[in-house]
Amino acid sequence: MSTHPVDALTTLLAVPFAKGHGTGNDFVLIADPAGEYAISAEQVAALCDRHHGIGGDGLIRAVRTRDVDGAEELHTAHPEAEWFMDYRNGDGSIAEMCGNGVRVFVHFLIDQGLVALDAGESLAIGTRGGLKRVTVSENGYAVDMGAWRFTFPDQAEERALDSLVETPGIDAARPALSVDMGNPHTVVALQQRQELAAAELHTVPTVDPKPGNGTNVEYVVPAEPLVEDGIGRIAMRVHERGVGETRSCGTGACAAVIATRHWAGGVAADAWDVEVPGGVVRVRFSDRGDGVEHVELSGPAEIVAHGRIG
Ligand SMILES: N[C@@H](CCC[C@H](N)C(=O)O)C(=O)O
Repeated sequence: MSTHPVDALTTLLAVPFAKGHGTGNDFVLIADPAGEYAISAEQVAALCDRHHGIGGDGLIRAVRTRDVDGAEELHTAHPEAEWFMDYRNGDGSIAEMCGNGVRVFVHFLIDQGLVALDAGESLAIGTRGGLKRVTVSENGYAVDMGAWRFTFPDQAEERALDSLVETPGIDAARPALSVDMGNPHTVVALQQRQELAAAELHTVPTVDPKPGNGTNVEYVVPAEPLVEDGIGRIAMRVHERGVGETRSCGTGACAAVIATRHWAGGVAADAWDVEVPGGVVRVRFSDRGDGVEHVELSGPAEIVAHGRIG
């Protein structure tokens, strides 16, 4: 029996879609320039189902910011952000932000002829996590993710670790640090690659204390040496809220680098390469003159197929 009956999709029959990914974090993409598709959580889950649907870690709808309920303030403050990334996790839940997704989103807008961008040019995108500027870069697209913060700031500063995480495949509860990238993350420090490989990430890890709206959990092993030729390097796997294990998580890579830099104290690298099962993404820190440290995520984005639902 199908988990998600095809009936769930009757209102979307013949709607065009594309399939895309960024370092293996894959998405079903739907262009909705007239703001006419109300896609339910059940429909998202049916489309993202890998056995009975198209398959994806999430669904992204490209809609005009002016047509999104709840985005009125963003639209007024940033009228240049014509397009809004309506991001949903594979289980149908809403997430504030997706770092790989926003790169693939811009690539999709270009693929659909909805925008044109040359190398070095930028586009402002509306998201539930606020405005993001995406620039065509050498390795694909670079996203200014804006500011970050520790979820439990007092504890983070005192102890550099604020939660305990229990994970099948890892012998004991491990200390972790929670970082807010617009969406929630909890980063677990591991010592060995073998431990990273042994973690069973299909089930939801137990995090205590847990950020209020749940969390994405990143497992990190530093490279040795941690910094080489001025570039920091870490390996990461992730369990994503609303999905399970994915092959990459862009906001998670940013959180993992922020936690690693915090633990290492005084590490001079401004650029970090994060190796994930689906490839490598780069995270950079920069001062953009507005008094907050910005995080930039860059990496590839691909469209691999076009089709119609039904
Ligand atoms: N894969 C994404 C993050 C997607 C949202 C996440 N599952 C959440 O619920 O916060 C990324 O690349 O950042």
